[in-house]
Amino acid sequence: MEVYNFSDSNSLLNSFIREIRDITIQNDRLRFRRNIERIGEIMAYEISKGFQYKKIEVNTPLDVVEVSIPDEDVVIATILRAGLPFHHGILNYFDGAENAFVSAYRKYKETGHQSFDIHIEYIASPSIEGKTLILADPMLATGSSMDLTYRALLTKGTPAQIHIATIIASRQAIDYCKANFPEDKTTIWAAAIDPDLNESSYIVPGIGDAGDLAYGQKI
Ligand SMILES: O=P(O)(O)OC[C@H]1O[C@H](OP(=O)(O)OP(=O)(O)O)[C@H](O)[C@@H]1O
Ligand SMILES: O=c1cc[nH]c(=O)[nH]1
Ligand SMILES: [Mg+2]
Repeated sequence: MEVYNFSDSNSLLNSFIREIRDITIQNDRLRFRRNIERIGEIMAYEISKGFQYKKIEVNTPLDVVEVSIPDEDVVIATILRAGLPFHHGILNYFDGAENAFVSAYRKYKETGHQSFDIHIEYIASPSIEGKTLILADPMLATGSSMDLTYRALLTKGTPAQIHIATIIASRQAIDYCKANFPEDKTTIWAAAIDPDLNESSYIVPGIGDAGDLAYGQKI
């Protein structure tokens, strides 16, 4: 399974990651959401390089020209709620894609923030049979939300290719996805891979709570 870590090379993307991490910048919600969206746009472009392409003829005002265009049926499946701006960024580039939304969230137990279950209560998806499935979530901490979302989506068909698109992943979650997703057809795309999880399963150094940073605190 290929794992791409965009932070391994220098690019403008690093500036967007810097801004979503920096506590003096990240609380500007409009900027935070737009940076997540911008990273989604760049990631969509990079993912597209591995697609199948077909040649078509295009009539310009002056002549006919052959152009290679992507030849895959894409479904962008996003985990609510932090995934929403990321979804928009990916969809800005794959504008012909179909879309799926899954609500997977951490429900904390009475005992505090250390212990929680992942709940899936909502799934709105087209058929994913034979299609290219992009699973989008900016945070891949333990990998449980991504894994449960994928299993919920399998009720809608079996995808031909799977792209796990994330912004900050933990090293542990990368290993978890490698062990739980089909090896032969899954690719992982991360803007950065961080070393640790804390006792509340937050990524360290990470960015904090992506959903809250994008949309405000929930009770
Ligand atoms: O890899 P995991 O350990 O499963 O954690 C990652 C999940 O946690 C966050 O969502 P959260 O449950 O905080 O919901 P939110 O997006 O509504 O804030 C994040 O957006 C992922 O979906
Ligand atoms: O670090 C983390 C882990 C889960 N969800 C977040 O928003 N951040
Ligand atoms: Mg959250």
